[in-house]
Amino acid sequence: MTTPFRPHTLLVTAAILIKKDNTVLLAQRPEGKTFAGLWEFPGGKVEVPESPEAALVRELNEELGITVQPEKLEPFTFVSEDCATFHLLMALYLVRDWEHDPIGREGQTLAWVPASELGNYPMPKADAPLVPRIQALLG
Ligand SMILES: Nc1nc2c([nH]c(=O)n2[C@@H]2O[C@H](COP(=O)(O)OP(=O)(O)OP(=O)(O)O)[C@@H](O)[C@H]2O)c(=O)[nH]1
Repeated sequence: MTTPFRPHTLLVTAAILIKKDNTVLLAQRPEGKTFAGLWEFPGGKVEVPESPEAALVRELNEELGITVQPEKLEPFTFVSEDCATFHLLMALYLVRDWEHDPIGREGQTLAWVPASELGNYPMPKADAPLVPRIQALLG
């Protein structure tokens, strides 16, 4: 039997920020939010009438205080996951070039993580397939 799609598909964009030493940025969801304590890739919901790229540029500035030029967002992959009350469609972009040092502007703890250690950080279920893909990319 196939899993029925939820009536509401939530479009989310997120960034895999890669530093020159090949570590990747994870942000820990703060207390009070859904999935508090889990580690995720920074990003968020695409709002009408934003493009996915505009939404990600906005979210990265709001959450981390960094400035990213839209043309520096490199499409990587997506995840499609049936969640409890919605269906998540999350577009992932690689980002290697930004201005300012990322800080957790919304109370998130940040961690720069080598690809080989991503599996040590508990993540939302939807993110599980991303770990081997990032490890294949970064070695
Ligand atoms: N940014 C981000 N969101 C993710 C990831 N994995 C994942 O399942 N999500 C889900 O995608 C949605 C992202 O929305 P959001 O980050 O803007 O959510 P929010 O904090 O504004 O609102 P919320 O408190 O309702 O979750 C959430 O349901 C979040 O749990 C991820 O790696 N990065």
